[in-house]
Amino acid sequence: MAGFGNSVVGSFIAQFWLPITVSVILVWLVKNRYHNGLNKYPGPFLASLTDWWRFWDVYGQRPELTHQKLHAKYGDVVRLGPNNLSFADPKALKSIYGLNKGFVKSDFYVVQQSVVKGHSLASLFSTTDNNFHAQFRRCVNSAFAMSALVQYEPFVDNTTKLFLKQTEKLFAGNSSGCNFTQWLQFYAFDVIGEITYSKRHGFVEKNEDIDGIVSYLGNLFLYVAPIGQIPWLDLVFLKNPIYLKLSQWGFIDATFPVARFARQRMAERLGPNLSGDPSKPLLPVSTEGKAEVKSPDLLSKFLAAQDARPDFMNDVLVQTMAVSMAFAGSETTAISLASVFYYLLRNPSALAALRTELDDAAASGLFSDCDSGLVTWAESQKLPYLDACIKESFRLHPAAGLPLERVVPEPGADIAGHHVKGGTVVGCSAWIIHRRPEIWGDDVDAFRPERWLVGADLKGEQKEEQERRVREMNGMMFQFGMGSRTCIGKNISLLEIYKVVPSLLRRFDIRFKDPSQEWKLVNAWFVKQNNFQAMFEVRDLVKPAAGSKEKESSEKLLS
Ligand code: HEM
Repeated sequence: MAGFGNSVVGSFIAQFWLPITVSVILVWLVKNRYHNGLNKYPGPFLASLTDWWRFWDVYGQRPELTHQKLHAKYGDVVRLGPNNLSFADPKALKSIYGLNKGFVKSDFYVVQQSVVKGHSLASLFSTTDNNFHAQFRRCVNSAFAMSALVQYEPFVDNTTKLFLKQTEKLFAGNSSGCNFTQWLQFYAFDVIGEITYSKRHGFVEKNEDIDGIVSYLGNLFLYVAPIGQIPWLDLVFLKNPIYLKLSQWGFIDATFPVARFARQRMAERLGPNLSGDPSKPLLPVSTEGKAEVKSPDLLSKFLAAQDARPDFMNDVLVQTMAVSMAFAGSETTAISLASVFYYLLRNPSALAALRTELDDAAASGLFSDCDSGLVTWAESQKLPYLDACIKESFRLHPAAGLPLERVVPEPGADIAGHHVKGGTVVGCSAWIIHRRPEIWGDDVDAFRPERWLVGADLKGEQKEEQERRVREMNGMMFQFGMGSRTCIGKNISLLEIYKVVPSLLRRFDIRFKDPSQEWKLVNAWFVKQNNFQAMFEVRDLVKPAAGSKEKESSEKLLS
């Protein structure tokens, strides 16, 4: 009887497979179109039917432009997928990213989990579990506090001095020019290596991509960005269970090179206690056998966090945290640095104004270092035009180029005047928020650092009004995200940027190799700039003028 039934079903399918397949697809598309009542939101028709629309858009590597056009056409809420909304209204920021709102990161972030010996590791950045995140963040937060920067500044100084020296040796007067984005990336990787492990990767010394780490990460982001639009695809490719199993059994090595570097550094620090298997203890729980570290680096702080909370902060989490530093902190910082220099070179009046500020500061004796050109963090904080240029670059070119996706908690939430059902994926992109005219003025597309300054000639109400505007602009900056998942490395990246930008400008005249050549942007989650070739000429350092006021050496380093 069962055999008879099976053969009837089999012959029915054999005869009608085409209409059956078409019907199933149609039902699926209609279901997508009306999913969660999102059909009331405008957007590309295809986007409402399938995530493949988003996939192709992101695969095209300029989704931030698509998002800008769509919001210009359709308004503040745009449907980017069957279950996905993008919000442009700054009021949405608090609703989505505000503390204790219960939104969790979407599966886009799961695709970003690194793989070590066949194990996928949820990091502080990529976890979608808010409770786990809150505990993890509490354990490591103090390592990133503003007050901890004092301890990291010598690390940044080491790499920055070498960077200045190598820039002179390799590129000054060199007519072939310098691939500036890559050079800044080498710098950012080495700084993170030094702050994390007291050891540089060696990119700047060798002027080469050590172990292919930079290109590996670049390719990984090229993968993550489109695959993250349809996260289950990750199980077909990089996190394919067969591939992971083969890796666990040691047949293939699917370990990220950044993770390998982290494990080597930990082995150097912890010696024989390092097990090669992340599922077994990686580090000794007791402090016995731990080598002395001269000055506290991030790894020593993560190990201290483990000592304080051994029940939570296991060996794997220590390693994951160390890996995240390179993963989340290098490309982002390099992109932000490249955009500062790019916008300065494209806007000669701004560059001239910044040079004047730096030269005047040097002549007045502000800078303690008159040999290498290195600027301290404390000194950089007395340069308002520098601050304005950096903020304006962050505004025009935020590193993250996609909406920071979150899942609306049950039973739904009100977002900027819209009730959105639980389970819907929502997000805001800094590329949209940072170009809202009601916050930044009508010239949002122009690089105008002056918008961040309160004119010394302003008085009374005018001054108060401008101060209020600057406060509002600061409050809406979204380049580091917002709320409980805001960038933990923000202070470290600011330390790097506020030091290396003025240091390079003191030491070198920098110009485009070919001013008629535009850079080429590639949005692979982070919006990287290619084709940015620069030329360097050594500049005489401006010395303190005779009789300039003595440097106030007793000033506090950090406010
Ligand atoms: C200019 C440089 C940087 C930019 C623009 C940047 C941007 C961001 C953004 C937008 C987020 C939030 C992502 C989201 O909500 O989806 C984030 C998170 C994070 N960033 Fe950064 N970042 C920078 C530098 C760094 C550095 C130097 C480090 C490490 C030393 C770092 C480590 C992290 C980590 C671990 C998270 C996850 C935090 C959490 O979820 O608790 N970042 N970053």
